Amino acid sequence: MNEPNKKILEIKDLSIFFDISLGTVKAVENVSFDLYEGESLGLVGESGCGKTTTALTTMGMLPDNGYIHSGEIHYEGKNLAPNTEEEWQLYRWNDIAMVFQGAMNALNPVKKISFQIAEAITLHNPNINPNDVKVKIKELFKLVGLDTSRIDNYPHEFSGGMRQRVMIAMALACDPKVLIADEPTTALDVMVQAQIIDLINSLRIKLNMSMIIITHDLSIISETCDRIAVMYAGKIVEIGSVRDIIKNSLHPYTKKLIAAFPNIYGERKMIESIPGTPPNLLDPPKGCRFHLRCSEAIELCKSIEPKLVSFGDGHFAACHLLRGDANE
Ligand SMILES: Nc1ncnc2c1ncn2[C@@H]1O[C@H](COP(=O)(O)OP(=O)(O)OP(=O)(O)O)[C@@H](O)[C@H]1O
Repeated sequence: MNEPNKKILEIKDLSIFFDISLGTVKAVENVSFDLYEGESLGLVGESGCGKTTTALTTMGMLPDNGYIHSGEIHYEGKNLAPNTEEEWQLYRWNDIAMVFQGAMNALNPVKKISFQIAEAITLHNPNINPNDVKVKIKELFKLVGLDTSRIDNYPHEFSGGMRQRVMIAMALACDPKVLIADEPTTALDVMVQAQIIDLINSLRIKLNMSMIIITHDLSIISETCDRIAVMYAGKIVEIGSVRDIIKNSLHPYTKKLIAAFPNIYGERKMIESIPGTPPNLLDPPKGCRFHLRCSEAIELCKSIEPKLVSFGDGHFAACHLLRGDANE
């Protein structure tokens, strides 16, 4: 990709909590990362580590029991975190859009695809005339590689991959600058997954969009992203270029995550599962949140939380066993 330059999104020290009857779920704590113009950032980690919560917050779409406890979300320099719902509506879909997890199965089965895309277009352009809507639907169909003669089909007449293309088209309806894709290939067969990944890559280049791709599948990340942020139990434990994270990972959790994934190109190795389960975020463990599952943990890991430290070239990791370079 082109050398990234201007920051479009800056997440600063973001903590997001949910109130439930048993207490407060600390779903995301002190998460910081930047997204540059035209860049694709992968957010990876096991189920429940806070990926979707981070994304929903960036869209101003937390469920009622969720809230930003502290931190900032800067979009093109403006902090959106204190936004009211009315203020969020100015940014949501127009500037930052999202393809939700499993959304392709949420299309209304009794409404034509054209009707459903038209709704997405007119929501933010209420004065647009019907002819222009039709032109825009056809443009979006072409953009995502769908046959424009099928705009008036119903969802059941489309395959899973085609429905996912429709969801991407709907997210692009207002020409956003940032697209968040949450598990965009889940529930698709391998060949269709590859086509959707190709589509995402080509759209990013064609539209010079910035993207956040959320997945637990490292092979998707390595094909679509420039950088990877690895989350564990509500925290970023490592962040860096795809090459640094995949080939030179530093954090014991990232190493385990990579070892848990089959590599069809490299040498044949046994896949290792990560022992144990992630902690309950109602009462996260003291110290490093990974220490209970880490075979290398030392006494310090049980009491003091490690900070993200730099290892050069934008590669950061948070682990007491590592010695960073304090110069960056
Ligand atoms: N509405 C809610 N109320 C209470 N807790 C919630 C709510 N939504 C999410 N959580 C909790 O927040 C934490 C982070 O969840 P989140 O869905 O963001 O994780 P994730 O990494 O996206 O997982 P997945 O890959 O399964 O989507 C989890 O502990 C989850 O149980």
